Amino acid sequence: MKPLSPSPDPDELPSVLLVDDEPRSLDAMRRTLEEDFRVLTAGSAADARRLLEAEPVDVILCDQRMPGQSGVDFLKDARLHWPEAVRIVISGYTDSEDIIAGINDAGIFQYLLKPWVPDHLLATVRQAVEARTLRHGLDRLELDLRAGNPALRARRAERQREVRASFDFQRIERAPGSPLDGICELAARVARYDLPVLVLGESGTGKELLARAIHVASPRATGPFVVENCAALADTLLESELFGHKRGAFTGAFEDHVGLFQRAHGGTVFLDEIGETSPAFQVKLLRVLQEGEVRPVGASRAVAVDVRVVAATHRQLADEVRAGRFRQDLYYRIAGVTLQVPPLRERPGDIVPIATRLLDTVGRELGRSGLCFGPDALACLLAYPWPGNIRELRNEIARAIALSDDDTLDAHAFSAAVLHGQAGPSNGGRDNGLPANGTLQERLDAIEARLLREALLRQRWNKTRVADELGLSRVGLRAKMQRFGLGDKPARLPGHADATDAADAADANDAVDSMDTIDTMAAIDIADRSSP
Ligand SMILES: Nc1ncnc2c1ncn2[C@@H]1O[C@H](COP(=O)(O)OP(=O)(O)OP(=O)(O)O)[C@@H](O)[C@H]1O
Repeated sequence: MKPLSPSPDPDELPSVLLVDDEPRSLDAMRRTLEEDFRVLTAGSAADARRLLEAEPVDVILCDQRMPGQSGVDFLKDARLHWPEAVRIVISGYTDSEDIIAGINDAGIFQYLLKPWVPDHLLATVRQAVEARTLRHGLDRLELDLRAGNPALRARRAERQREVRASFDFQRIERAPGSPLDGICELAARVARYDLPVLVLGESGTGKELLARAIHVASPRATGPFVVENCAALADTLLESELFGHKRGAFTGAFEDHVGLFQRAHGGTVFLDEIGETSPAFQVKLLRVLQEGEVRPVGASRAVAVDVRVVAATHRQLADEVRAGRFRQDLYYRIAGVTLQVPPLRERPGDIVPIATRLLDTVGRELGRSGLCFGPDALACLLAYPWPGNIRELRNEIARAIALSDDDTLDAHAFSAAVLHGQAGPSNGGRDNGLPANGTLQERLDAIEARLLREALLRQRWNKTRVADELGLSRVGLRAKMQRFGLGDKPARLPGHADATDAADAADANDAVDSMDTIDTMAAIDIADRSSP
C-alpha cells in the first residue's frame, strides 16, 4: 500500500489569487487548484487590491471581463504595485484583441482561454510558480553578488584559480632574460585594473596570446574572452558581429543576433587589427566605449555592456593618428596602456625555447609525441629571420613533423627557405624583415648580423670566401662573428674537412661540412644563451 505522505502545511504552499466576478467560475477554479496551492479569491478588482495589500501572492489569475475595470487594466496596475506576482489572464476568444494589445504593458505571463480544462489550468499555474521561483533565485543571486556574499565570493575565487591554473603568462614561452619578461610583467600589473590595453607588434608575434593572458590574470578571468579580427570583415558585417542586429534590420537578417560585446559582458573583448577599421566604424566604436552600451543594428534601444577592451594592431597606431588615418579620440580610449611585442628576429634567444614548446604541442596535436630536434635543425631555425614570426615558426614545425618519419627532426625536414636561411615574402609586405624599433646602432647591428649569417650560409661557412664576399679581412670577419654570437672557430669535426680549392685548403680548419658546422654553431649559440 502506498504510504500516506503528510499533507503539506497550507502556509508553505505557493499562493494564488483568483479574481473573477462570476462566483461559480471562481469556485470551480478554487477547487481545481486548492490541493496544490494556497488559494485566495476576490470577486472584483477592488477586493483583489485589498487582499494584495494585506499579503503578497505568487500568482494572480484574473478574468478579463469584470465590471468597472478589465482584467488587463487591473493587471497593469498590479504590475506597478506588486511586480513580483506572476500575472495570468483568463478570457474567451472575443476579448483576444484587447488582451494582446495590453500584454506588454501588463507583463502578462500566460493567456488562458475559456472554457478552461482543469489539467491545463493546473499546469499553467505550476509553470507560473516555477517562473516566479526562478526569477526570485536570480534576484537573490544579484543581491548576493552586489552584497559580496562570502560563499559566492569564495566560489568565484575558486573558479578564478582553476582558470588561471589552465593558462597564464607562463604559457608565453620565452628564454630567461627575454625582452618578453618585461612585457609580461607590465601586462600582469595592468591586468588587475580595468584599463584598456593596446598591443602592438607584427603579425604572428603573440599579441592574442598576450591579450588572453591579461584576461586570465584580471578579475574578469571567469567571464568570457571573445576575439574579433576587425580586418576580416566589411564595415556593416563587423558592426553587426560586434553590436548585434535585430531581425529584419537588413536583407538576410532572418533572426535577432546577439553581438560579441553583449556576449563578452563581464569579460574581455579582444579587437585584433583595429588599425584596419574605417573612419565610419571608428565613430561607432568610440560611442560604444564612451557610453558603455551597444545598440544592435535596427534596434530602438541600447543595451548596457560591461566589458574590458584589449585591442591590437601590426601598425604603429600613433603614426596612423598623426597621418589622420585613425581617430585620436578613439586612440586615447583604447590605448590606456600600450605594450609592444618585438618580432622574433629581435629576440633570437626565444627561438629555441618556443620551437621546443611548439614541437611538443604541435606534435601531440598531430598524434606524434616524444619528438626532438637534431642540432642541425635548431641551427637552421636560429639562422632564419622569421618574417612571419611565431606563426610561421609553428607552421614550419608542423610541416617538418608531417614530412619526417623519424622522431628526431633534422634540418632537411624544413622548407628550402628555412634550410637556406632566406626569408620568403616579408611580413605581409609590410616591412623588409628588418627591425622596426631600437636605436640606430641596435638596428644597424641587427642588419649586419643578418647579412653575416646569410653570407656564412651561402658560402657553407667558409670564412675565406665570406671575407672575400663581404670585403673584410679574415681577422675582421672573426671579430664580427664573435660580436654577433656567430661563433669564432668551430671545432673541426672528424671526416668533414673536404676542402676542394686553394682558398679552402688555406683555410682548411674552417672548410667543414656546412651542416656539421651549423651543428657546432648551434651548440655554441645555445650554450651562450643559457649561461647567466
Ligand atoms: N611565446 C609563445 N610561446 C608559444 N607559442 C606562441 C608564443 N607566441 C605566439 N605563439 C603562438 O603563435 C601563434 C600566433 O600567435 P598570436 O595569434 O597570438 O599572434 P598575433 O600577434 O595575435 O598574430 P596576428 O596579429 O596575425 O593575429 C599562435 O599559435 C600562438 O599560440
